[in-house]
Amino acid sequence: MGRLAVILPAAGRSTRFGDPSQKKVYAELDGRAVWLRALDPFLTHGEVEQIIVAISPEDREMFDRRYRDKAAFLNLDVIEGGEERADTVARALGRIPPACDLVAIHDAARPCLTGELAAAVIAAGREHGAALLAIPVRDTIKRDGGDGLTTETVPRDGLYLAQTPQVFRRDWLEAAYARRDVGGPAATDDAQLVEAIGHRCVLVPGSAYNIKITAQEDLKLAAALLEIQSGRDRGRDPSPHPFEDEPPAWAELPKIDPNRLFGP
Ligand SMILES: Nc1ccn([C@@H]2O[C@H](COP(=O)(O)OP(=O)(O)OP(=O)(O)O)[C@@H](O)[C@H]2O)c(=O)n1
Ligand SMILES: C[C@](O)(CO)[C@H](O)COP(=O)(O)O
Repeated sequence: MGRLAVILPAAGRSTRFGDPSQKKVYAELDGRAVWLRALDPFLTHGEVEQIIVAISPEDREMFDRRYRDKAAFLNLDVIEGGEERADTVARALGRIPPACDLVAIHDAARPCLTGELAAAVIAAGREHGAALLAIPVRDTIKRDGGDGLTTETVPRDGLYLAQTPQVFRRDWLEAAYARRDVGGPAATDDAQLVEAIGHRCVLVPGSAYNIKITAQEDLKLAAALLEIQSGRDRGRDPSPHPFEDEPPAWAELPKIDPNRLFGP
């Protein structure tokens, strides 16, 4: 069995965070930077061969000054990201070691991921070729007519909020990025590109605790969630899985035969 490469996109501009003094991935969360907390579950996962952290070119000097020793100790491959999140991932794909046949991509802005959730989505990605953490939409969804007034209520049945990690067979992910329309609308996650070349992705039960730091208030929420998680077994996700009372449908999917060639 091949090894796992982890890509940690950390090269965003943090425009929605609203703190000109620092990017959200470098904000401190209970004494440690957000990006380092996002990394934690992968540091103890037995299949990880290489972790690739993609930072913004403008952050390079600060990053080296503040984190060079830690990055060296953790044997991180630190590269510079691109304009859009997908450009960042595309650059990281070129750094994946030959030993890796599976790739996990996890937002550096998601610091509350547990080891249990990371292991679950990695296992599903290994088994089915493409998997992501996701939670079902629980609120009613409205569409805005551009003037702050509703135009419709969007049926929420079957709708999920995608999270990360997203885990893919390396060949599928590379084929998806090779077919990416660089000039077209930016893909906001990686599963979208893998779906576009004909692979359906397994929806693995995520957690409402696996939040993405986007605005300032998310940092306070993340601190509270980490407190809850550290108060219980950090290895288990304390939030009830959306499918707690029944196994997720993907558990019954046929296993992928790694020798079968799929798609393009
Ligand atoms: N060109 C980019 C854009 C985003 N990201 C990363 O992708 C994750 C999710 O992106 P998002 O939450 O949108 O981060 P930002 O782009 O920084 O946020 P904003 O849209 O508010 O600027 C983050 O870890 C971010 O650092 C990246 O590596 N490269
Ligand atoms: C990848 C992601 O976290 C899945 O929900 C999300 O699409 C990132 O979007 P962003 O606008 O780059 O934060």
